[in-house]
Amino acid sequence: MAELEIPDCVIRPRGPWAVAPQSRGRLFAEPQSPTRTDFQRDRDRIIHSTAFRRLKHKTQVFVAHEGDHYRTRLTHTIEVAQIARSIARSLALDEDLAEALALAHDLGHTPFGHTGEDALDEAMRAYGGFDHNAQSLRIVTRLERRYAEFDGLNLAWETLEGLVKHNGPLLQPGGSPVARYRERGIPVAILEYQAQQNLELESFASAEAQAAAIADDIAYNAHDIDDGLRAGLFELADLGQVPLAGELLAEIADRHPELDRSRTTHELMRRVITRLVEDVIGMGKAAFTSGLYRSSENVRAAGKMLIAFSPPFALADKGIKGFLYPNMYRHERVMRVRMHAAQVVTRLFDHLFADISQMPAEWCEGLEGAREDKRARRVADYIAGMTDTFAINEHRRLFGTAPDLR
Ligand SMILES: Nc1nc2c(ncn2[C@H]2C[C@H](O)[C@@H](COP(=O)(O)OP(=O)(O)OP(=O)(O)O)O2)c(=O)[nH]1
Repeated sequence: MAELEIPDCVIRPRGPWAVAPQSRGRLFAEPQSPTRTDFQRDRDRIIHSTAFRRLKHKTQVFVAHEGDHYRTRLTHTIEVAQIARSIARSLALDEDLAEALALAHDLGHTPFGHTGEDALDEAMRAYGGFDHNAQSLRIVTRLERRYAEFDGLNLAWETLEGLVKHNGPLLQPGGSPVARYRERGIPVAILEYQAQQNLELESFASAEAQAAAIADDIAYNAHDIDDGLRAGLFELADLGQVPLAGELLAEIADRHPELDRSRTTHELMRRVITRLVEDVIGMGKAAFTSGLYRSSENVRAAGKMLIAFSPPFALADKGIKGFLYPNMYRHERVMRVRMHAAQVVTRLFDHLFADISQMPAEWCEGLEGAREDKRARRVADYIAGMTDTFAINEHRRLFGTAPDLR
């Protein structure tokens, strides 16, 4: 491994539980940057990728044309990165790795968010299915094709490990898949990469990856309440009984009895984020001052997430999600758009799979006479990379009409 040449001042103070400033390595060996750590470099590669820029036109919950102030996958990602960095800095973790993971965690999302993912997964049922986390790995290991010497971004081992373990270990001790993958098996993209570089699928991820994963939950709990209120799917009064949100609304009303709806909403958001972040930092500090975690390896072997909500806040998190699910994600107005969006993805898949020559020439390379599963995966990669806007335009090009997404 290359000698570390970057100036000491680039390396921030870190606890022994943080990952080492120099990566275990990259699949294709590269010289050390003289100005950046491995994880700064990964963060920068992610920001300069085309997949990252496409997040700007991908749905979080609302399709882009529904309004300019709703979160997109890009603004969500930036909020996750901000929260992940706060947690990482407070806990003396590697802030750049946490940020890189936050910025990359949703790269694999299809157009139209979870709706698009479900539709593509269904279309790919006979060919290994589709999973947005596995797709993020595919993007950073092979689908970005802009470097001279390798496909993908050639990210550091720790970055790939954190990306793959966004939801925790993939295998149980003993080697069988965890519940989430029991029925369908571990996605092929992960197994293929695992064969090249052992990502240690049985262990937990680094504390940095755990910080990025919980930042995702904190960000969307808060901003989905904000977006749901903005869309008029529910009102502030409906949040009275929601754990944490109800209590914070009472606190705001007490302190600012005359505050209007818009300012009250923002005060609620900042308080929800602050309380959840402070809780997580408190849990992390308690773990790291226990003396049990003297290396990132100790963190990986802990057998549980160390960067997590305390039991009362885990209940609050569950309560917020329990409110948002029926009142937002399954609201009939959202469901109507989702149904139409799913049809767009399904129609695009069926059409392109039946006639791959409708894809750009570079996407058809090597497909002549190829097996069905290879053709299907190529079409899925092509569709998954589309933004909402591109998918709508493709629908117009192939079927002569713009889909009705109201
Ligand atoms: N989980 C889930 N989220 C949905 C659904 N519909 C809309 N959403 C929204 C809620 C959040 O803003 C966001 C959550 O998606 P993410 O991909 O960020 O997190 P999720 O926990 O589903 O997956 P991940 O942590 O990335 O493996 O999508 C749905 O049917 N299921």
